[in-house]
Amino acid sequence: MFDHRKYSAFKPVPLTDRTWPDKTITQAPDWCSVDLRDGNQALVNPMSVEQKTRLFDLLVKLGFKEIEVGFPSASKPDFDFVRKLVDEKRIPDDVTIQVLTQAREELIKRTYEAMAGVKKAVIHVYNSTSTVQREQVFGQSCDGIKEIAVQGAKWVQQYAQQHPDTEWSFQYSPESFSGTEMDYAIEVCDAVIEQWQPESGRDIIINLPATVEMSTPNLFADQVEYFCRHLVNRKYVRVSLHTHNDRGCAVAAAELAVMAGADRVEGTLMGNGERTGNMDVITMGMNLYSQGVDPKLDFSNVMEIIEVVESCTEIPVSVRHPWAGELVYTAFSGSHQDAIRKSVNYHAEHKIEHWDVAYLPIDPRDIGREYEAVVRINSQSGKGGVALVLERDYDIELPKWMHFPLSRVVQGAAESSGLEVSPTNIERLYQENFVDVAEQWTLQDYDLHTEAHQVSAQFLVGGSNLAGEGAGALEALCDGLNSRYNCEMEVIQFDQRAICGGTDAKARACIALQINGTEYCAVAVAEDTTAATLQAMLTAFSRSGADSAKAA
Ligand SMILES: CC(=O)SCCNC(=O)CCNC(=O)[C@H](O)C(C)(C)COP(=O)(O)OP(=O)(O)OC[C@H]1O[C@@H](n2cnc3c(N)ncnc32)[C@H](O)[C@@H]1OP(=O)(O)O
Ligand SMILES: CC(C)C(=O)C(=O)O
Repeated sequence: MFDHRKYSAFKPVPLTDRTWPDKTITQAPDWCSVDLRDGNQALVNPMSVEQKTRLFDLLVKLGFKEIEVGFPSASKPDFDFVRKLVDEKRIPDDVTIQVLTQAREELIKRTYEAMAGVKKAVIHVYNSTSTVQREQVFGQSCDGIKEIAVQGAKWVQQYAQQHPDTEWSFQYSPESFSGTEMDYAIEVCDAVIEQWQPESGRDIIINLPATVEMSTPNLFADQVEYFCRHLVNRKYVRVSLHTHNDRGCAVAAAELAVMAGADRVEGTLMGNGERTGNMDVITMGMNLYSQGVDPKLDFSNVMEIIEVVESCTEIPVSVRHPWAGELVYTAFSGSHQDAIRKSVNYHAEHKIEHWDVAYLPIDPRDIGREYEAVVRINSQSGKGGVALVLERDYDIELPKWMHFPLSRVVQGAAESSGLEVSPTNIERLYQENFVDVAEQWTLQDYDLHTEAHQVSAQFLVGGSNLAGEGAGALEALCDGLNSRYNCEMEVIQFDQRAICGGTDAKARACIALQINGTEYCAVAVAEDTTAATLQAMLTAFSRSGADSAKAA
């Protein structure tokens, strides 16, 4: 039964003098990737050693300095993968690997077997502290749960002493931190810290998981600020976050909690992880980037990231995925396309260096996205977008008054097919409807004779001669056509511009004619502007059918 009364509201921590809302994030937190552990444990088919190796190499390439590489006591592939990293010396000197274990001696022992010989590493031990887990899963009192944490911390320390050549660091997670009474979470963490005795140069990490996201992000930030304020030995503790996305706010929760005092953030690429996933590092990193803050991770080749993540997780990346999805820089709708076109041109004209383009929060080229994909045409598109495609892909710049007739034709094609119209098809529609002309209407030659500002002209069109007079060449051709075909034609608009390119054609002319009360547009390219304009008039005239009306 769909009944909200089954649920109760989250109880916020009592914090009225919170300071985090006045903070901004001005530098990237320390990142830790948990793709190979939390990401891996949520997959239908956990990654093989080969897949883990490929993803590890990518994470290193992206610039992660801390990578949780697995839960080596859990399975053979996880154990073997850690051994492979250590034995094959695949861990760069500036990268620290981290492994997770429960606070159980046999698992901790096995964890150290997996790590033996590593240069430096973080051993991450956890146990759940939440009210629900204490009562329902572990059946333990607060003291009993604290004892599991402290005992786990002791074992982690003791086994580390058996491997003195490694530079060990320790991390503790009060799992389900956000579902734990804050004073109790602090009491448990203080006890673990007391056990580990951090000091200058030997910091420890306390990682605060929103194992299941339970509240709005501001309430999580309150918890983190409260925790940071009350922890006894905050000085030598790196406070880390590990948010999940059950309510869709894992990134927001991490961002606000960094403002609330956290130093470090755990997450995964594309947010893969348990249930709705972990905090997405790409989203949070690109959020920083788009605010002018160096994310300290290199997302410049997002297509490579997508390819590796999809092949290792066997989960497709959504086309709407923040910053990375295939469609997130694409506008189909007319008003967006028009604004993008004008805004991009405005940037070029005014030589603006700081990106501030309508509808495009970043320059897609920064992350290796094709600029071509920004504007795509379907029945929701408008004239600005169609014009942009011709300009961008074919170097065909049309005057503004030509945009509407062209987009009407493209819109018709989009509506009748119900599909996107590709740039190739837009160009084909443009040629067919405005440029192509039958042999009999091709201008072969012309001769202009000017006397007393009056032009007498002879035209050779499709093998037959035509004569006319007027103030200029165009008026003379208009006169010749009007007289021969007994029609009423006048020029409404025309535009000539030089074009550069590899062909003989040096000019493009566009014309709009009114012929017997109806408007026709055409475009022609020729060696010079006069020839192009005359041809455009012939092409437009040929499309009116005015010649056959006379014959009839
Ligand atoms: C929120 C997180 O993502 S935490 C990480 C979770 N990840 C995983 O669990 C993936 C890998 N896990 C595994 O492969 C297995 O669960 C193992 C190898 C770790 C343990 O396997 P098993 O001992 O066979 O089974 P299981 O996980 O059911 O063990 C549960 C027991 O561990 C205890 N336990 C669970 N978590 C912890 C912990 N963090 N510290 C100490 N004891 C714990 C439980 O109370 C339970 O005890 P019981 O046997 O007395 O009832
Ligand atoms: C072990 C912890 C950090 C965890 O994965 C979680 O709480 O989600």
